[in-house]
Amino acid sequence: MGDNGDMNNAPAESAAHWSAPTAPAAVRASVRVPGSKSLTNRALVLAALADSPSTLTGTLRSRDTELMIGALRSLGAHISGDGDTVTVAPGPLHGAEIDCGLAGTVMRFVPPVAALASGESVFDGDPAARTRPQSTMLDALRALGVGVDGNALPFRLTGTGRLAGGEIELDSSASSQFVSGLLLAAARFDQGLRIRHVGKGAVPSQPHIDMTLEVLRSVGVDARSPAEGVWEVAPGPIAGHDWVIEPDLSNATPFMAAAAVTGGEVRIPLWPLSTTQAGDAFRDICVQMGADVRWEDVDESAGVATCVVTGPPALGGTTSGLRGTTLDLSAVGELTPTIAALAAVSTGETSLRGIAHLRGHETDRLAALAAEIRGLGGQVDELEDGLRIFPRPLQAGTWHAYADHRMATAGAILGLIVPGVMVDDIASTSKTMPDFTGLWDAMLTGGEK
Ligand SMILES: O=C(O)C1=C[C@@H](OP(=O)(O)O)[C@@H](O)[C@H](O)C1
Ligand SMILES: C=C(OP(=O)(O)O)C(=O)O
Repeated sequence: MGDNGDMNNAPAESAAHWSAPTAPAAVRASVRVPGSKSLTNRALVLAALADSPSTLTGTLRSRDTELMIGALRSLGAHISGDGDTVTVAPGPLHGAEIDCGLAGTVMRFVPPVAALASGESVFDGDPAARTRPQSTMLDALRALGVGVDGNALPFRLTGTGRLAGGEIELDSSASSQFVSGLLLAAARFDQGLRIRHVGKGAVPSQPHIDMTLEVLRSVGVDARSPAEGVWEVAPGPIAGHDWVIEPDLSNATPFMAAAAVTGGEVRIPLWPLSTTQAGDAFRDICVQMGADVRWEDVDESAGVATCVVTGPPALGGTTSGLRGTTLDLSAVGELTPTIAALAAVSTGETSLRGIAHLRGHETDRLAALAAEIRGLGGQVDELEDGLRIFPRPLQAGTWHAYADHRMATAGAILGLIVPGVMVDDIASTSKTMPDFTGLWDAMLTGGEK
């Protein structure tokens, strides 16, 4: 579906296996990571709903953001700019065909926008996206009076040009993105929106909801969480804005992990001193596993610093100097593949809990990580809501990515100290980091790309 350029095509089944490079020595490099997926796609949605044009700088250009641009364009927004500077001029919204690819942010953030459009919109995506949880969003839109046909991708919905809004209850334990998607569009509902989470389980990925509230406030929207599991957005205009997108800190983690597992030192410049990005939590996790993390070149006025990660000396063979740990990752689940890779080459057991919702990510990440670490000779217990990983010497083998960018980068991390790891679909990294292999190679030769 759609015609959004090559980056939107599902990674080819026949893509050549990528031989993950082994680090010839402790990795020493400075790596500039591209813009945040989560911030880019929130900014694009708000810009399309705003009452005047917006500019984004530092925009991530990747499969997920091209899909978002394609979706908003087909609904009526005017979006231009090829590089990381993008301008968005809002236009009257009309029904469209939307390709969600495998992007959770597209499948959960765009339906409320389409509900504000006049006419029918049809949504579909990659085969794997059809199994991702979606009914919470579609039931919420039904409760708001939108005509919806379907409970998962593919589905169609009919917008009437406006939504009354009001109060809804929903179960967002499968993904925080249901709450975020509704809140992002809610200022345009006649009465705004009050959401109450009523599920048995907690809402995961709290920092991502905090990010949603923060971006809404930055465009003049009254958005708040008056109590745990309750969010409110007041009706009102959404202002055009000059967005400066932060680097993607979750995508920085494989590079930081490279320093951690090889006993090297990796610098990530332009790290925001204050941020709602989940990836910020990785600094503390590195420390907990035995790496050193410090700031350099702190620029208080710009609000950024260079984050420097120094790994403990590797122990030889396929064992790093890191130690196992116990973590509840419910708030920062998207970091799990990187952390699981670290755990597989650490000393001591690691327990990762609170992440049952990862079974509805790009793939069932708990099953995928357990299978792939075992495939290299590791030992993993797959739990209902997590993983227990035991250090074992690892060996060469194929690492399957399951079309999942973070599975692919986890395989790359292991390949640094496990000779002979072949990642079957490194092209899946195009979801959020199209030049991953270029950045990885530049890191290994010590240069900056
Ligand atoms: O809102 C967002 O930008 C995201 C929210 C999280 O989703 P879940 O709550 O489904 O984990 C996160 O894992 C995903 O990568 C991005
Ligand atoms: C879960 C993720 O993506 P999505 O936005 O598609 O949910 C992720 O990037 O780890």
